[in-house]
Amino acid sequence: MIDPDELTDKLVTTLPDVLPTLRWFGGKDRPITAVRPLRTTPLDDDVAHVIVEVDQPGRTEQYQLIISEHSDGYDATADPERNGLLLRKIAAGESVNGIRFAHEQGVELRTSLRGRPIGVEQSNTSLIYGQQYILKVFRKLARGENRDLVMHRALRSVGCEHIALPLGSISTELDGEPVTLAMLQEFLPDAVEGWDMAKTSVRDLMAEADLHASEVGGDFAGEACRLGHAVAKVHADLAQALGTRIADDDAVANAVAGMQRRLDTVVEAVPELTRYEEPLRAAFEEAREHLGRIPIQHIHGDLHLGQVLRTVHGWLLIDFEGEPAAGVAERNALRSPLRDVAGMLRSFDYAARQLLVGQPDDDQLAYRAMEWTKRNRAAFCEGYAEVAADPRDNVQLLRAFELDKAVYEVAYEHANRPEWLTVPLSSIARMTSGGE
Ligand SMILES: Nc1ncnc2c1ncn2[C@@H]1O[C@H](COP(=O)(O)OP(=O)(O)O)[C@@H](O)[C@H]1O
Ligand SMILES: O=P(O)(O)O[C@H]1O[C@H](CO)[C@@H](O[C@H]2O[C@H](CO)[C@@H](O)[C@H](O)[C@H]2O)[C@H](O)[C@H]1O
Repeated sequence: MIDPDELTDKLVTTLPDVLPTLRWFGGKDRPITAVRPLRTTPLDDDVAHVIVEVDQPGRTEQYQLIISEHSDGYDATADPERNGLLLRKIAAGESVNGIRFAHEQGVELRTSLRGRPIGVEQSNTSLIYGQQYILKVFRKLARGENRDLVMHRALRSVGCEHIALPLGSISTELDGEPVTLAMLQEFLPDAVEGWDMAKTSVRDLMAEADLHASEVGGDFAGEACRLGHAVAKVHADLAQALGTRIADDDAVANAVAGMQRRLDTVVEAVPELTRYEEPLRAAFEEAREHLGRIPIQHIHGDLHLGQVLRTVHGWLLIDFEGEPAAGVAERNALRSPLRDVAGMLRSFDYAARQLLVGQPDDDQLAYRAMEWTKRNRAAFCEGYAEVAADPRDNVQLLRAFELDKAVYEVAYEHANRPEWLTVPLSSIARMTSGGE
């Protein structure tokens, strides 16, 4: 039987060295000055749920661990002998010491399954149970109900066909505020990421020097069109479930100020962006007159080809948490759905250009990358226009949102993949010099 006090003592001494070695730990950029276990909850004889507070210079954050002394590296989430207990408790709707395990209304779960970690680079830990369920355990804890869960519930309530169904959750309260610890969803074993499909299509095109994008085997335009249709449907479903309103003066001012503020921060961090600062500011200012009177609503918030899955039944959108760098208020603000469209259009550009990263300049390949991008961006907009207004009808706004996303990407690449910085920078160069 776990002794919570003994475990707590052990964690205080070992975690400062162990945390930086864990893939999901988000604080690898600064030393750890202290680790304080806030709450230790035995879940059964040898598994405990632990919430720790981690002090680092300039920040204090809370993380959750699920620990067993008998599991490799003490991590019970990765232990198939022990991680089944999370699913069983969700199915039973148990509550343990303020931790609520709950299934969604009307959902019946199979309880005999063991979990296996999904094995991708993640800041969370996702476990797949059998071929049926996926449990995303949020490692860094945030106050308030998790946005991914809230959006999934809303979309489910209106019968949205383009999401993986939410099945359950684990939650608690910290200092009187709700905190989502994990979300259980339907797992689609046949799902392929849009990003992988798009990359394959681009590679096929590059391999056939004398064929056009429309002629090669891996043409993606049909899928891009269906994806546009699916994204527009999800927007319509979010509007139906959570409402929509017309942007007033405050919403317009906030939107422009948000884009200018982001530019301030990124220009300071990434000097390569400075030469485009003036035309970027002008594009954001120009957006002001097009932002008034447009409908705003809840949107996905971080839409790109890595957030969409192709299944035998069509396209699904996943991960409605919003941009990792954005604050809670920004993620939950009502915004134009054109922002998601812009995110996806940027992603087509990324898919085409990633093959050119680190390669010597080759005009022919660059031309063909552009051909792929144009074809698939157009197809996506056509699919979107089957359900809602054609995004290309609002070209200035779309351009401003694309540029704003590209500025975000400059910061993201600078921090995470410096060799990819040229991808958003070259798009900004092209778009601010009059190119498409
Ligand atoms: N319901 C699902 N069915 C099948 N695969 C999924 C499902 N949800 C997520 N995945 C896979 O897991 C990966 C990570 O999921 P995601 O929600 O984006 O987590 P994170 O935000 O931590 O990156 C996805 O890119 C996808 O390949
Ligand atoms: O971790 P998330 O999926 O929430 O998103 C972050 O990481 C993405 C990279 O994985 C980043 O997306 C950028 O690169 C993608 C290709 O790897 C490309 O498809 C996207 O268009 C591009 O924005 C995303 O911006 C970031 O929030």
